[in-house]
Parts: sequence; structure tokens; C-alpha cells
Amino acid sequence: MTPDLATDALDALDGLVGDGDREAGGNAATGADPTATADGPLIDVEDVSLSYGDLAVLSEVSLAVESGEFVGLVGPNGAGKTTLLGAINGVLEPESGRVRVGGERVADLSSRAASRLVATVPQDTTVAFDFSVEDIVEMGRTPYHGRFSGDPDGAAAVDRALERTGTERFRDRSVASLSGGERQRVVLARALAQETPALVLDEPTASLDVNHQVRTLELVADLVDAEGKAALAAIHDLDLAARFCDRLAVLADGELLAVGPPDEVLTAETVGAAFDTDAAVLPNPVTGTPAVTPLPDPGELDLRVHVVGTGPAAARVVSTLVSAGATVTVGALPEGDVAAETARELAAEVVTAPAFGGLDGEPEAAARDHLAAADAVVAVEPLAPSLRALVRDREPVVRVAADDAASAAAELDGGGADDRGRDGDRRRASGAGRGAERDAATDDAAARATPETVALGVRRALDRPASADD
Ligand SMILES: Nc1ncnc2c1ncn2[C@@H]1O[C@H](COP(=O)(O)OP(=O)(O)OP(=O)(O)O)[C@@H](O)[C@H]1O
Repeated sequence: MTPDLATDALDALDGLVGDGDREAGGNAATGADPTATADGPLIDVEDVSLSYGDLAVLSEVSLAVESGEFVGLVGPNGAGKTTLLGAINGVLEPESGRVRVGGERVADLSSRAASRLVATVPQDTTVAFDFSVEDIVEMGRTPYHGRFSGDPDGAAAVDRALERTGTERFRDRSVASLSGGERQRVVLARALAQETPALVLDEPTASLDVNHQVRTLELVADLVDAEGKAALAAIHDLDLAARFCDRLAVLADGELLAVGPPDEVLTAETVGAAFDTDAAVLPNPVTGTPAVTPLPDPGELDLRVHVVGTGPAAARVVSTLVSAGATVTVGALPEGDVAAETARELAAEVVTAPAFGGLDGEPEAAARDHLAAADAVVAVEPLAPSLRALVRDREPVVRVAADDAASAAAELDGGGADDRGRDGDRRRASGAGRGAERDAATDDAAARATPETVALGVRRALDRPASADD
């Protein structure tokens, strides 16, 4: 590939890798040493504000990324993530504040010098020209092409980058023939070939399948660990960001709301404030890192509902009822049960009792108080004997089968588990005189029987005139 072609292609690729021409008009800092060790963080953003015309996008943002650190930049669409990354790689110049990489002020560097310090994986990986994969990855070496000298390390760097990203088998293919996900990995390879101490990535997993999402973030985390790079990546998937990043920075409306370790930053409160949604944040049972579940807008189920049961099915019922707008109490159930943790996360009141210890004393009394105060009770079957005894006198309004939710779970109560069934439901529904619409809805609830139908079941059961059960 000729240098001119490379330059054209780089322009096509957002001008994110510098070319020699810009250096010609450069300044004293042009000769920045990419391995320069500087006191302080490798990426250092200080009080940066940036606008597009009248639109203020970043407002006094300060963020530091150390060598050996992988920081995830999370936040809603339009928060200013891409803009902040652009200020770091020198594509955008801040109105005020400073960005230093490796101790060098990026705004003072030529494009070529900046490109030896920061490599970028852009959000848009479309390539205007039809180059081979190898050509694209070689473009990462452009900042090292001297006017009169070659790039002795180039071939090895390209090989290494292709190998690390699992793209060597595409080496001779035209980049235009690759899928979006394959192309994204090639663009990551180009950034790796650039061999910079800092790496900024704009949604590097956006078009990757789940396997490659994990592999890509693993690779970035490994590079950061093994080579002491500083990486900052805008990532939309909060769970993945929490899993692979050392710290997260939450950007909303151009301001950093929180910066810190994922389990400190990803709280329901911060997620709620940044994304304007209610969310449950619980530890992922496999990785232990925070898992964020945005909740639907609260409904208007203006009822107090007590849930008896344990495990993930009870957790889903609690979350469904809270989302439906109910005031939820839960218990008794063992401390550490996922339903107890979910309920606490959603601000529902929880009664806990020792596991395997039977139910008596204070927990039993507290659970009975909640049962008595509830407008409706949901029992998540199968219940342990002590819980079965607890609800015996209370006649649960809705029963949900945890083991076979798809076939028979939500039931409008009227006779308990033994006389559940479509016919019974239909008979009761018809008796309520609600007509065909109600019949269809009831059949639907019995057939789908997901936890989402529980709220519907509670509503209907309480709404049902007495004659409907007769
Ligand atoms: N070149 C531009 N000219 C004018 N406005 C722009 C320009 N680029 C971005 N914006 C606006 O600046 C704001 C921040 O955009 P930015 O792309 O930085 O957000 P983001 O957090 O990366 O969003 P997303 O998650 O959707 O990629 C948005 O309101 C966007 O419309």
C-alpha cells in the first residue's frame, strides 16, 4: 500500500490515526515519546468543557485513567461519551480544560504524535475504500512511517494484532466482504497495531455476538494488565462493563455522576439518575459483578401484596408486583435467598428466618402480621411445609408454580392448587359476567402463566365479585 493511499484511507476512517502531513505543521511537542513515563495518570482529563456550536456537551469533566487500568465509560445515548473520547484522542479540541496523555497535552501535539500515544476504536467501522484486512491493520502503523525510513517493527506488530484479535484468517480478504462484527475486530486489530500506551474504544462490542463481546473485552482487559496500557471504553452493556472494567465512569448530560469500582458505582440510585429509569441491581450469580435490570414504569396496582416463597421464581414475582405498583412484603425466607435480596433491592419489606430451622418466634409473628395486613397473598409453589402452614389460614389469592410456570402457574384463587384449571377459571370468569373479553384474558393468563401474569391475577382476583366464586 502506498503512503498516499494509507493517508486517504485514514481520512476515511475518521482521521483517527495521524498522518505525516499534519506533523509538518506541528510544533515542539511533535516528537513526543510514546513510551514517555509521566508523573500522574496516563490519561488525564481535567475540567474539560466542549460544545458543538450552541450545544454544550461536556461540562467540566475530569477523569483519570492510570496505566494498567481499564475504565468503562457508561451513560445514556447523547450523554457525551463519544465527544469525551474525541477530546482524549485529539480529534476534538476542548473549549476549556486540559487533556494530557502520557504527560503530553494532546491539543499541543501533531496528529502523528497524538497517534503514537492514543489509538482509537471508533463506533462507526465503515470503511469507504475496499482495502484488504491486512492493509487496514497496517494503517495502524502510519504514525511510525518516517519520511525516509521504513517501519522495521511494523510487520511483527501487524501479525501480533491480527493474531490477538482472531482476524488473521481474514488477512487477505477485502474488508468490505466482512460482517459488521468481523470488521469491528479488524478495526480493533488496527488500534492494537498502533502500539500506543493509551487506548480509547467507542462501543467496541456494539455489533459483536455474545461470545465475541466477552472475548473482546477480555482481550482489552488482558492488554491493560499485561502491557500496562490505559484503556477507556464507552460501553452500553452495563453488565459487561461491570464484569471487565476496573472502574466505571457514569456520564449523563455531559457531567460525570460517579466514578469508581463497578459495585460502588452501579447502584439503583446512580443508574436511575443517569438513565432515568428504575432499576434493580443484584450480583450476577455467575460472575458476582453487578447485574442491572431496568424495570418497567411503575403500574398502578395500588395494593399491598405479601409474597410467600423462595428462589428466582419468587424474586421474579416480587419484581413484577413492584413494577406493577404494589406495596410488596415478602417472607419468611432464608437470609441470602435471591428473593430476599431482590426484595431489598426493590425496597420491599422482607422477613427472614434461619434456613432449615422451621418457622417460629419473631419471624413467624412478623410474617403473620404482613399476611394479615396484605390485600392479597401470592404463594410461589412448591412451598416448604412451614410456609405451607403459614398460608393455610390465609387462602392465597394467587398461586404460582415455580417449577412449571409455563404450563399451569398463575391461578385466580378460589379453591387452591387442587382445583386449578382452565375450566374453573373460565367458569368463574364467566360467572363474573365480564363477557368474552374477560374469558379470553383469563385463558391467556392460565396458559401463559408467567410471573408477569401474577399482577394481572391479583388485580382480577380482588376485582371479582363474590358471586363469581359461587
Ligand atoms: N458533530 C456534532 N455536531 C453537533 N452536535 C453533535 C455532534 N456530535 C455529537 N453531537 C451531539 O452531542 C451530544 C453528545 O453526543 P455524543 O455522540 O458524544 O454522545 P454519546 O454519549 O456518545 O451517545 P451514544 O451513546 O448515542 O453514542 C448529542 O446530543 C449529539 O447529538
